[in-house]
Amino acid sequence: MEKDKVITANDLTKSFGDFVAVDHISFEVEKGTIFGFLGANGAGKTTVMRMLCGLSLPTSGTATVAGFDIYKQTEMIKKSIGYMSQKFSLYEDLTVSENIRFYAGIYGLTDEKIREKTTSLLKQLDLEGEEKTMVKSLPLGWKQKLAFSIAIVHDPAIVFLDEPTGGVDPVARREFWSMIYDASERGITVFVTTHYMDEAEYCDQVSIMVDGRIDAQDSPGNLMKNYGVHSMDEVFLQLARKATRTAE
Ligand SMILES: Nc1ncnc2c1ncn2[C@@H]1O[C@H](COP(=O)(O)OP(=O)(O)OP(=O)(O)O)[C@@H](O)[C@H]1O
Repeated sequence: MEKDKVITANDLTKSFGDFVAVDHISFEVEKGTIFGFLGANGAGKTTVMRMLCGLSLPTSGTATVAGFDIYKQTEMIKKSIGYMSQKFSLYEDLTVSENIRFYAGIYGLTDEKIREKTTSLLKQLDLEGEEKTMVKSLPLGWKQKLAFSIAIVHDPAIVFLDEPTGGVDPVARREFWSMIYDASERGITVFVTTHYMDEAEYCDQVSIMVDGRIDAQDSPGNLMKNYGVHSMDEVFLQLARKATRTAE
């Protein structure tokens, strides 16, 4: 693996028939950073994420994730990453601790490690005493935090978060981001898509997709400086205005 680059993509392309959803994109992500992946609906973010997670093969181009090739080493990639989608995958009819046990078991943690992790997660999430609570009765913000904790229960090199904070209030989003910072401090690289521009400002690096291409990539501070504006919202609006693609 190129030193400290946990993701490298070169000319990555994905077509569905004649439609080029992701159009020759190239970028790199450094270890331990929080990398924000922005774009309007339909820009191609989820398609990129699915290729990087080894869930969908590119049409052309190359990429490595945690040093593994996205064409040939998808099983190794799946072991090295965590993934949390918009409709995260907690089992609503299982309790909090059953969900932790279930996913930690899939990730191959030993019983002892699962017990340790369960105790520390419940403490970290302020869910002590709620281990037997059915997940369906938790507020959405707590479900999101639990889903994130579970996505990194096996200490992956990278965690992919696809719009992880949709539908909750700013306080819950703040709390969620504090967990993202903790993970990043532990050396976990965070690749996150979001529609919230305040969240884009929390990222170390931001990449903005427009119609399948990456139109800008830099730190939020540099992007705002280069576009002569004072918020990521304004940067995003300037770029998104050019988009011709509309969402489904
Ligand atoms: N399996 C598929 N077959 C055909 N077209 C697809 C397929 N998957 C995605 N697309 C198209 O590719 C484009 C990019 O979709 P994608 O879901 O990656 O966008 P996105 O940036 O993640 O958008 P959103 O923010 O709405 O999730 C869209 O126009 C979408 O309709």
